Amino acid sequence: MSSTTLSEAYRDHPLSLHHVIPLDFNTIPTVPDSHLWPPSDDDFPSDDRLSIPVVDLMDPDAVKLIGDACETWGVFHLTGHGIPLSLLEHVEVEGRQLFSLPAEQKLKALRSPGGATGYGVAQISPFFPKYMWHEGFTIMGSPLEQAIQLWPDDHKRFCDVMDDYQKQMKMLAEKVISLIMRSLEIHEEMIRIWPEPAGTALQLNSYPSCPDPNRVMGLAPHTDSLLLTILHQSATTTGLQIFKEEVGWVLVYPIHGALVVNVGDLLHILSNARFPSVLHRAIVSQSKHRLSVAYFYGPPPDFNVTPLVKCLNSDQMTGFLSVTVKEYISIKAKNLEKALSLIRI
Ligand SMILES: C=C1C[C@]23C[C@H]1CC[C@H]2[C@@]12CCC[C@@](C)(C(=O)O1)[C@H]2[C@@H]3C(=O)O
Ligand SMILES: O=C(O)CCC(=O)C(=O)O
Ligand SMILES: [Fe+2]
Repeated sequence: MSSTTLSEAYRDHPLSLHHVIPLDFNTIPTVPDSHLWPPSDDDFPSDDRLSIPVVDLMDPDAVKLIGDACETWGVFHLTGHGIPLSLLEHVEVEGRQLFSLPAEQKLKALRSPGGATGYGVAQISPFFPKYMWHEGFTIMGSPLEQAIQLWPDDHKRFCDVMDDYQKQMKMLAEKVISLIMRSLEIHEEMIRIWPEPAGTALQLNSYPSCPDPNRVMGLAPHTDSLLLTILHQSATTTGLQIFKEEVGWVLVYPIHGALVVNVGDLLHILSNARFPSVLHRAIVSQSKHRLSVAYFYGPPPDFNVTPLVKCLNSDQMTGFLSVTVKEYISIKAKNLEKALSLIRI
């Protein structure tokens, strides 16, 4: 089997907006027209007391709790995950340090036209008529190449923290996926259905404070493409919202030390649509700079994704065409939210 890396898979689909660079948010006194979003009609306030489930990984019932959370919400808070609090703090400190660099310094690590990694606007930006109040930094594997540009003599700590974080997140993602598989009654020996190396990415998201937060968008509504996303959101301010049918946008309040896990498109496919790939977005604050760190986990790019036999209905009908991860990335890069419906049977 030929082995494509995830960054190669993304490199095949360069952003048509690669020349667009994030604003210098620190110096801008008012929101420019390019960043003013029209009010949307699904913005009615939803029930404030509603919140996503919390699952403790150490709970003896974790398999059932995670399975239920994936089925009813597609997203949950995860506690008892074993990731040291100090590592979560370090990744946030390093992220804040990166985004607080002067704009011209950050541009030295600008994502290149054909590249998938580095500093820049969100990859989904070309699909929206307005720009987001957001800057991102994408890492696939080692961040060394970009970190050297940012800090020629002082990049070791940043790289070490990002490497350590990705290692720990990979183990956690695999643990969570094995529990999800068990919730689908897939036996231990059948759980590892794809080979190494997994396709993974780490995204640092920065949402500067905004003079007019209600008229901008932090990160536009989207679903994540891979199997599973594990998100650490800074506890200093809220921002993440998920869309729940018949309810509307539900705020995901940060729980100190907990991580947010959400189902992505590939897990929606594997589960034959039993688990929803949850639509989510980020809003911004007037006074606080918000940071989030998202880890994306999926099978290797050449792996064929097709609904698990255990998830087929009694008539054995599969709901999706079989696609490789790479093919799905390509369909998504061209069609964004229509991607899943294009492969539905
Ligand atoms: C492995 C991934 C997953 C990516 C693309 C690539 C690297 C960056 C990820 C994000 C991060 C921000 C939201 C998103 C929607 C985006 O625009 O870039 C994500 C996207 C996806 O889940 O599709
Ligand atoms: O900042 C957040 O809370 C959401 C980030 C996100 O959805 C992503 O990186 O895919
Ligand atoms: Fe996301």
